[in-house]
Amino acid sequence: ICTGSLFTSNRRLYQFSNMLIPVVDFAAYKLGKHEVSGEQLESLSGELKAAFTEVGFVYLKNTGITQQEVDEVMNISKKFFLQPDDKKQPFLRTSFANSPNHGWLCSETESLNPKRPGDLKEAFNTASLHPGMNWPELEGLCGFREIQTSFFLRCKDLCLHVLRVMAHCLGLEAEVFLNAHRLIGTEGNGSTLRSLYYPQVRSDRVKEDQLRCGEHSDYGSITLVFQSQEGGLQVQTRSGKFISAPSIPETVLINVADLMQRWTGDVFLSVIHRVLLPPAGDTSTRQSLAFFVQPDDEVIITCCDGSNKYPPVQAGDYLLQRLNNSFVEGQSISHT
Ligand SMILES: O=C(O)CCC(=O)C(=O)O
Ligand SMILES: [Fe+2]
Repeated sequence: ICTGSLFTSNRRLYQFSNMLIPVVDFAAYKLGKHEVSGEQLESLSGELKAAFTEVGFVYLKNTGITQQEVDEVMNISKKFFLQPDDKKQPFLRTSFANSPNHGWLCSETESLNPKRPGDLKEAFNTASLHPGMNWPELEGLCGFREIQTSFFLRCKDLCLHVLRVMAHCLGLEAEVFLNAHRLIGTEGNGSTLRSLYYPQVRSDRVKEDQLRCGEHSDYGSITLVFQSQEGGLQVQTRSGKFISAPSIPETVLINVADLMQRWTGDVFLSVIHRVLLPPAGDTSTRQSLAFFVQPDDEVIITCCDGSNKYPPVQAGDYLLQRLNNSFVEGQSISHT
């Protein structure tokens, strides 16, 4: 009985905090639908606008991306991560000349909050779909390239639908955002699919203040997030309090990132989030997939309301600067 009531009360808390991040039904403009009626666009943009101006995060359901697709990417990614480091070393991030952000990040090399020790996570960034790239092709990993690439393209399609609705939210022509995201998946755009693996945490080895992922906001226009069932992701509210953003199966969690906040003169909010360590003694691992949407490198971001709230900035330069601020020494990248 005791456990039961504890569970119930935990569960209530969970649902309560969860209510702050709205769940929006995207069926009217899901993948495969090339058109959306004026009425449906109106209703979707009303819901997204409320979420992005008040919370900065939204769960979308009925996007057309299925749980099965997500599981497939997580499963093949996990096989990669579970290999010994020397097998992953050839794919190290910064070792690909034409796409320095592409590849594997080993644990504790990135601190998304530079005041904390390195994040307790590993990741694989798919930042280039160029046919000349070298991909992991080890035993049991067949299909790694195909699976990451096709999921990248699914996320690309979905983000274009979302960006169209976001322009509508602000009374702007759809092209305002879409024209700035024409090169996703090519050399002129930094959008990246990041597959994340949070290994078991050994409490005797954790450094002071270390987290799975330190407090940060994302850099680009928007981010699509898919999480495994283990919790940990928290989002800061306007009052400064952190609330949980648990995985909700069959949904995509979408958040506004910093360039989008700048672009909209602070109308859409890019909010701080983090991933906590599991409770002491909890040996579970965690996975997530983040599709970081970035405007084309050459695009100059100015406030879309015509104000001078922020000086113009070139999207590619901005990304590079932000990336370099969160890596430990020796992991800096520069223009190619
Ligand atoms: O793992 C997650 O759920 C989110 C990770 C994240 O926020 C990031 O990598 O930017
Ligand atoms: Fe993030």
